[in-house]
Amino acid sequence: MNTPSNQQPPSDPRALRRHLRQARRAISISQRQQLDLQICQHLLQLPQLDKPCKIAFYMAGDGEADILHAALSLMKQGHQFYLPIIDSDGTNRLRFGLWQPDCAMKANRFDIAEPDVAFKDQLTGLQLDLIFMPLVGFDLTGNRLGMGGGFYDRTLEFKIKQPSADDPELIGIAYQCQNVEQLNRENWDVPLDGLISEQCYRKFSR
Ligand SMILES: Nc1nc2c(c(=O)[nH]1)N(C=O)[C@@H](CNc1ccc(C(=O)N[C@@H](CCC(=O)O)C(=O)O)cc1)CN2
Ligand SMILES: Nc1ncnc2c1ncn2[C@@H]1O[C@H](COP(=O)(O)OP(=O)(O)OP(=O)(O)O)[C@@H](O)[C@H]1O
Repeated sequence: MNTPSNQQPPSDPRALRRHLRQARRAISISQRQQLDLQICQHLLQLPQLDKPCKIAFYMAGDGEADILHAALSLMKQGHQFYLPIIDSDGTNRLRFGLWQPDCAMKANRFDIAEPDVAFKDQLTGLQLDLIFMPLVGFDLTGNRLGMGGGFYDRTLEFKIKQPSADDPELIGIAYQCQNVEQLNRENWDVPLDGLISEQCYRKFSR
């Protein structure tokens, strides 16, 4: 991190988000390659992957941990990978489009590439088994800080309102430098079921 270790991270969520985004962007290319490799190794060992799964991931940007390498290797084992698509209906929810290395893509309003998939072929969050979610910050009780759009929280609110055994498992992906002591949980925040950093896979119990 750029902040000296004796300095507290900001407590205001917007300042904290800026601080943590800056910290993840500041990781050098060679260090990042090393950390991404370690994250992918933890990911590939998840016991949930012993049956074919429908899995959401993300196209890494803005210093996000990159799990593409693991996704490509799991695709060869028969798992299907989906990317988030911002709904065009103005509700600020996500749907998910099947991704393959050669599939047609288009840029969303944040200039992030999404699969160019017809609405009828897009999945809802409920149709997925696993969601690998890019994090801006996390604490060790399953609270997370995202990019601030509330996209994942709106999309996955069923996990709070009507929880069911079929719900997708939410696994946050982040570098250890994004770990903060304690994040505030608002009533719309959907907590993580697990977290992967370069150090470990951690399952949250609740
Ligand atoms: N790789 C990746 N894909 C993703 C997400 C993500 O966090 N990472 N999302 C997770 O939700 C959704 C997109 N959410 C986003 C929310 C805010 C910004 C963002 O950059 N906001 C800028 C303002 C940019 C602008 O208005 O043009 C900012 O706050 O500085 C980007 C993506 C769907 N796809
Ligand atoms: N289920 C929801 N229904 C309506 N509004 C919501 C819901 N979830 C989040 N929001 C709104 O979205 C805004 C951003 O939420 P928050 O700061 O928690 O984003 P985030 O968790 O960083 O983003 P994301 O969920 O995309 O990772 C909040 O102001 C909140 O009012």
